[in-house]
Amino acid sequence: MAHVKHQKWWGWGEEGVFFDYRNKPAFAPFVKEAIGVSLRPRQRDTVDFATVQVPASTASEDVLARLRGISGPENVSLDDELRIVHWAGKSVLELMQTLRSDFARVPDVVVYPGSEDEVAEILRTAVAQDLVVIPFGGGSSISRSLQPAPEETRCIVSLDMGRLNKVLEIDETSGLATIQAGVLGPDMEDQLNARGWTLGHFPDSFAYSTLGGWAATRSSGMQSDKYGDIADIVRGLRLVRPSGTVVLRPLPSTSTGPSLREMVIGSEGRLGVITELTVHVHRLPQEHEVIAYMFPTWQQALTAVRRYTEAEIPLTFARISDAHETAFSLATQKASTSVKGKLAAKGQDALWAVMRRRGWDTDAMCISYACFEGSAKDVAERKKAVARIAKAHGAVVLGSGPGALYDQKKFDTPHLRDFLLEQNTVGDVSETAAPWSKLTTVHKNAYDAVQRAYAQLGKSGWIMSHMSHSYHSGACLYFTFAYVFDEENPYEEYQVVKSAIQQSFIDSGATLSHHHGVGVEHQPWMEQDVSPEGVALMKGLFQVADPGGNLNPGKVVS
Ligand SMILES: Cc1cc2nc3c(=O)[nH]c(=O)nc-3n(C[C@H](O)[C@H](O)[C@H](O)COP(=O)(O)OP(=O)(O)OC[C@H]3O[C@@H](n4cnc5c(N)ncnc54)[C@H](O)[C@@H]3O)c2cc1C
Repeated sequence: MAHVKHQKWWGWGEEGVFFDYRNKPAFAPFVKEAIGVSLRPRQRDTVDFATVQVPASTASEDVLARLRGISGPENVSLDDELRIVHWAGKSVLELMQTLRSDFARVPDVVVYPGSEDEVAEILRTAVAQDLVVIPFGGGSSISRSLQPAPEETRCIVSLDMGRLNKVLEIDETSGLATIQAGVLGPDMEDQLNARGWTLGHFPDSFAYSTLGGWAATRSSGMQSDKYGDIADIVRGLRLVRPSGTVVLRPLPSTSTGPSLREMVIGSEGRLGVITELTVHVHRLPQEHEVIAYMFPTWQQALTAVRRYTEAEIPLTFARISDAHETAFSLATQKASTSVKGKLAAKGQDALWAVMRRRGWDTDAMCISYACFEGSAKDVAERKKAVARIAKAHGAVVLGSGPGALYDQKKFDTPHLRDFLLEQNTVGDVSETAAPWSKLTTVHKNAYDAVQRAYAQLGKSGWIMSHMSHSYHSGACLYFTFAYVFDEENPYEEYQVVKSAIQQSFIDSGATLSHHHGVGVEHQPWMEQDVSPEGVALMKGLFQVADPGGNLNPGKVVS
């Protein structure tokens, strides 16, 4: 079988890697206060696959013979565990469905093509045999853009791009790299870094998502302030369709009609399969430093970050945790075991005392981070400029210690969701973007909407948020919510909470998603987001591009 890395079938990441709260002494009391749950130590190290009931494959011998003829028998699999790995992404709803064997429909066969020609041949076969093809990158979708429609009766092929994982070429003069779409984040960065380059695209899902998946979902990485969103990074691409291949050459800019490149970015497999992309790459920075700041209030922090943008200070990222998320971050700090760590903890206590003497409400404080990259001189100048603005808005500069800590643990948090599910607790996210002038309202309205949803369900839940991804005209707000779910009725009550927050985004002038795409999860708000006429135009495009509905049907709009 193809040597392609996969995540656990039942959760986030690889087997053997977990969230552990026992070395974080403040975490259990924090959770008890926030949502009333008394944490139990983790019992689930893995889940026995024998506990799962997998629907039988409906792939016919004829279809299997054709697929084996194209990619080789060793790259075509009917294995039940692989079919479950490929049946969905990693949204909390999908994780719940997986753990409960709630599979309406799963891929009948998984194919690992080894070349663009094979992809083209598979798509032609799909149209001729009326199969459904769902391209699969890292399987980290959080908007249900991989799940087959429950009512699908045709044979479903999951097209895993994992063998197409090479950096093919670097044009060092132009800062462009041509890369195969199925490469996972770390494998791609290893290949680029070895030659002194980086893409600079680091979504929280970096370790388990692919370049092609990022493009197909309009992804954004945590360093997008400097490197851009994937839509800015991708300059050229190859999109294989049953009828031929769309080739978009890597041009710095072009005025050749409406942008086909933009049309493919975010298409979630509905227009064809992206096999290759040419992307902006950057020289590895000489210096990379993250500095932490503590602001007395959310409003002061938000104004300060807007001022960094107005002052056009080149930052790699700027991020603010609101008061709730700041409390959460402090609760997930590890116990200090080293002398240095114990001194730092004492230093933190002393700092809190100073803040209280200054009249700060320590429950309203917001931690913020800014990342600086470049030469030592550039970094020093930019740090000074940011510190000046931050202090003018009341901040205390905490320095690089907490900043480095943020940098180290930035990819750990997704494991927390699996741990919480074991405690009958949903921990999930919704994110949006809005103009600067609306961010305060969007933030407040999302809090109010979630609290109303919790009240409707008769439960007390948690919400927290951060601001990240700054643009000239606005920024992204990212909300995390958590509550104890009802075992009898988990999906309906999830929809109550999720819908409340999504609707509040739209009603407050924000988008329904900044970087998680649409999939199935976000579709109910598409008309409100891009107008009914906009949705009609998209439907028309997909109808003409894929009249038989063979390419990941039902995603984005249906
Ligand atoms: C814990 C967690 C954290 C996350 N953090 C971020 C974040 O910080 N930023 C962010 O942007 N997203 C984030 N996401 C969402 C997710 O990682 C992104 O949507 C990512 O871009 C998906 O990439 P993938 O390779 O895993 O694609 P998949 O999940 O495998 O597929 C996603 C969609 O793209 C299509 N697709 C995949 N590859 C191709 C291809 N080659 N050609 C055509 N279509 C294709 C699939 O059919 C599907 O519709 C997060 C998700 C989770 C669960």
